[in-house]
Amino acid sequence: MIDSVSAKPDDSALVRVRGLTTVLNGKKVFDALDMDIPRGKITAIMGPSGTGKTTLLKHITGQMRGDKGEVWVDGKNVPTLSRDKLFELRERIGYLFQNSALLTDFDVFENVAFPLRQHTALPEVLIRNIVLTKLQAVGLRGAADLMPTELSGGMARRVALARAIVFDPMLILYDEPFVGLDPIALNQVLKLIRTLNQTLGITSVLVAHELEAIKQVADHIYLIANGKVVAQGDPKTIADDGSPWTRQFFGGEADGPVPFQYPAGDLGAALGFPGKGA
Ligand SMILES: Nc1ncnc2c1ncn2[C@@H]1O[C@H](COP(=O)(O)OP(=O)(O)OP(=O)(O)O)[C@@H](O)[C@H]1O
Repeated sequence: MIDSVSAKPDDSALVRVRGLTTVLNGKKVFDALDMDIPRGKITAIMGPSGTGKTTLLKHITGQMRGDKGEVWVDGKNVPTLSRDKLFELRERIGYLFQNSALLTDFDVFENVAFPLRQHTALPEVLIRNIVLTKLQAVGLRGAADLMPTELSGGMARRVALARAIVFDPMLILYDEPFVGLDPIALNQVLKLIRTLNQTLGITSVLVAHELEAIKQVADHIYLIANGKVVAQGDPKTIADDGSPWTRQFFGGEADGPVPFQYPAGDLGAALGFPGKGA
């Protein structure tokens, strides 16, 4: 299935997708998709709803496999990894998902400590150092003793982010990190994404719909539709590219390459009117 000779690991890209083809429920979600995600940068993946953005993140973590193609992460072709190697790789990837819920019975400190307690046998003093350092990084060291019910939505998202970085990941995947946040909280999360990327040198992949936020933070944007990359570039270039895809997507036009109408049969027939020539 995999031609390991054709795609040599490339140091400049932390994630390298080649010829990825994935069919789900008879629908070709990816159609020979190619994509490079550069190290140490923030890459945004955008596209119409249902276009496969979350599915792509799941290919990167090996939670899903394509029918064909290669997904290289840090020089390893994910679909070919053994279970053990896959777990090793996943420990180096942080996730912040929209539904990254906190454990309601634990305080903020224990929520962040949770992965460390689950996956390591580190002494308490070290766990404490790591947790407080991560909470400091998201500006919430002072909230260590609060319970999740005492946090605002934005604070909860930041605690989840502190938890996502406890293992000092090389890569963070953000899936819809801004959903449900007010403008202040959104800006705080945005600032954090940038700061973590710069100060820790983490590579960041961001799936989101908020174009203005993306423009502020992303180094590179991929627009995917119909299983392929239909436009890419830095925020300025892509906004000016003028293709029907970018016009519809970034201009918010209701109709365009993505049709307004979901495919359906003849309306007259559906309403019981006689067809033409009847
Ligand atoms: N496990 C699965 N089994 C079958 N089909 C799936 C599965 N996961 C996703 N799909 C389908 O794959 C397509 C892409 O879904 P995905 O959630 O990746 O899209 P998305 O671009 O993230 O959408 P949104 O922007 O709405 O979150 C959809 O048609 C979805 O129904």
